[in-house]
Amino acid sequence: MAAVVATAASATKAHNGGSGAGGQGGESNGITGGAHQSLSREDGAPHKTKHCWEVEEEEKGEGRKPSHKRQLSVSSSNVLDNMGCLEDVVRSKRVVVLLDYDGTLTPIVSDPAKAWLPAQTRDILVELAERCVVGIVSGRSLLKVKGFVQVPSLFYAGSHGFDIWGPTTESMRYQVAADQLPDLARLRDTLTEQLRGIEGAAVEDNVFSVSVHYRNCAPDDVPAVYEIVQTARQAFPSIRFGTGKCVFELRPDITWDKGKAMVWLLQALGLWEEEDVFAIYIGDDTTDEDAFRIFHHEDRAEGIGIVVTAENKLTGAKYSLRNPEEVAVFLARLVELRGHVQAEGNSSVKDIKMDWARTPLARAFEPGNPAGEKKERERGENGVEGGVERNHGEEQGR
Ligand SMILES: O=P(O)(O)OC[C@H]1O[C@H](O[C@H]2O[C@H](CO)[C@@H](O)[C@H](O)[C@H]2O)[C@H](O)[C@@H](O)[C@@H]1O
Repeated sequence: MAAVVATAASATKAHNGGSGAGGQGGESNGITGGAHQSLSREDGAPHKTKHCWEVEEEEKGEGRKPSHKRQLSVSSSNVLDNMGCLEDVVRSKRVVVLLDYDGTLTPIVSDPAKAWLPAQTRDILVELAERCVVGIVSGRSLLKVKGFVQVPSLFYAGSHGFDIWGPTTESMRYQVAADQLPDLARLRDTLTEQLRGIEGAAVEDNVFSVSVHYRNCAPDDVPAVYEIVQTARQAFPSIRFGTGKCVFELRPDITWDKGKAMVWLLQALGLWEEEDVFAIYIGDDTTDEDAFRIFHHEDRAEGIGIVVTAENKLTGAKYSLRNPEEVAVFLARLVELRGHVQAEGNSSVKDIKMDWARTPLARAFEPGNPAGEKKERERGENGVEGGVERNHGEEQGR
């Protein structure tokens, strides 16, 4: 997708200041246990202490900095200050809005089970889904994220896009790498057992992925959590490791992610090759970078990424919003801008009938068809840049 909004600040040279490969989404959380180093920042922001694994992951990614990322300054990139650039396109095109959940629609909280969606945001989503195609793309399991959001008319991609559901008449359901579920369950059980002794560590079952939380651990215990996760996953070569906000994420080791889920959804809805479609993806974390990247690498439907961050950040997103409150304000603004539109929301795509497994992207990623994987590798879109480390060294060019 090529971004069409032309007036944003020009790209600046990417540098070490942001949350680069394997980083924690730029969130400052005070947990700094284990080996770490303090890095100076070229943008003059305060020094940031990095976890040992952030430094390791960055070193692995050295020389392979993704060209599409740039240091985004929150003072000039806020989309609410740049609405003039978006108004025409939002009014005139068919709009698709895809949203991450934690940290985007809800503030980050210490207990993952209590990340409730504000009622006002829910109301805005209901209204927006009458005027745009709206979906949630989350690291949570499909059932969990549907349960939190409680808007049945939306599309949902759970487990980082591995488990997709839509409110279409012929109920849309597409699952990727379901053959990995037994391994994921075994890894979940192993980690639950091994992390029992570390206070504050928590294993969250997201079905197609396992999240290991360390937000509530003592800082000195965090490196031990990391070591346990790394050791346990060695027995599961089909599972890959990634990082998020105070969380280690484990999911099937195939080139599927939130970006692929977005493309699949647009293809399934017949919106991918349409010139009058404009997509907006909003997210706050490393896994959302996989979706932002799509807007740079694909030349089909047009769109933009918006990153939720209060700090300057190295990102593939074009614009920013400071927090979930600003996300709600932006979504409400979209509702206003789409006020004249009738039946272009989720109900307009309800009647789509499709063999979901036969979308172009699904065909490329059929089990046993290495063609899609190979093509993706050749395009250089994989590796660690999306906060993901693949188990297969050769695929990272190492
Ligand atoms: O893709 P997302 O919807 O952003 O999901 C990513 C992970 O989010 C959740 O963890 C994060 O939010 C929690 C609640 O605010 C917070 O306690 C935790 O520290 C964050 O990492 C969720 O619990 C994970 O399962 C998701 O993978």
